[in-house]
Amino acid sequence: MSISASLTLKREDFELSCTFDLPDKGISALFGPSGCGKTTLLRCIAGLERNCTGILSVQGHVWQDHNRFVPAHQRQLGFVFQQPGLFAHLSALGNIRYAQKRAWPGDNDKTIEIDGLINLLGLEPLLERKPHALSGGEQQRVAIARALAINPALLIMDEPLSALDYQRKQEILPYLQRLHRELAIPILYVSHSRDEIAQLADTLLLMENGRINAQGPLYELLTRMDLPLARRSDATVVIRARSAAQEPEYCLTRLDTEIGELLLPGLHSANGEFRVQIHARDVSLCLERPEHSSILNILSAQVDTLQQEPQGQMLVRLKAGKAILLARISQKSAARLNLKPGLHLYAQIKTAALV
Ligand SMILES: Nc1ncnc2c1ncn2[C@@H]1O[C@H](COP(=O)(O)OP(=O)(O)OP(=O)(O)O)[C@@H](O)[C@H]1O
Repeated sequence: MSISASLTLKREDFELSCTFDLPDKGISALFGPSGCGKTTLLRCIAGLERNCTGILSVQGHVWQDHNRFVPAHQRQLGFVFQQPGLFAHLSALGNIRYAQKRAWPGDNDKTIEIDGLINLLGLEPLLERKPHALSGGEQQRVAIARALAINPALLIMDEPLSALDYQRKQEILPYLQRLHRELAIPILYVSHSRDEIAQLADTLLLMENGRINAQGPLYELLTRMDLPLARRSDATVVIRARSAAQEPEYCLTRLDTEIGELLLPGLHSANGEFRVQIHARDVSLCLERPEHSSILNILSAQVDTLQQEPQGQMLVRLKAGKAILLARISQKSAARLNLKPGLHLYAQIKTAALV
């Protein structure tokens, strides 16, 4: 693991005590309820909390241990906040060049070239514009380029999309997905949005009351019944898909996924690795394969675990193909079908969406 942390901070009425490791590339999402300590943890990583004790090493550099505390300005860290905070008197390119002048020396082949950054974030047509002539989403793309231009060993993004409206978020997400695919630096991404996390994260850090409760691959943590994500009313799974073939006649796309073949509405031409999100509430169960159903996606599955929930609901964890599905059904339906761990049945997926 390229980032290793065990950090403690005591305040009068709040204690942070976080131990975690992050891989050396990809997006790790920090997720937790308001007030659980996400911002405080980021401040500790950035070296802004002088009372924070413990150990922090990033890509082979010790930023903090029991004998030393590297001050904030000497930590090779890029930061993107909710607000872009660009220099108003400089053009988009001026903002990026300003950061480039302060860049950390290149660390082998991981150094990011400015032209590559501009290309990656689609900034060519915007370079001469001042911030007031850019939309919120465009400003945020410049802010991301600026944060990357200093050649960080770690990029922290603290709710980077939360100040944007839905339309602007949709515009910027593909760029974040490109960063995710093409950058070789680790990104720690804080968000309250389940959808952003489903689209972007590889690894999840779940935080509660100042502690990291669980960490691991997104795909696994979404389906762990002992964690709060699966218990939420919007519980979902994210499934990796390998290939897509279009069926223009019916305006459908046929996907080869970890849980089996799925048909999705619309003609998608996704390349490489992509993801499908399925809400637990959109999965129903049948003991026999329905022959006359309007639902197109019917997969064979096996009950793994059952968990009773409030309001007469039952959460069912299912093994399907090489992955896990969640279904939320009524307790009455579970009793009627006599669901038990190990039972083979069929899962009908009403809606699945590419994310
Ligand atoms: N400067 C401060 N001095 C004292 N207590 C603080 C300070 N900043 C935050 N806190 C408290 O520390 C706890 C953690 O706050 P923090 O802002 O880190 O949470 P958060 O998870 O980032 O919340 P949100 O998602 O709402 O931004 C809270 O109880 C908060 O009231």
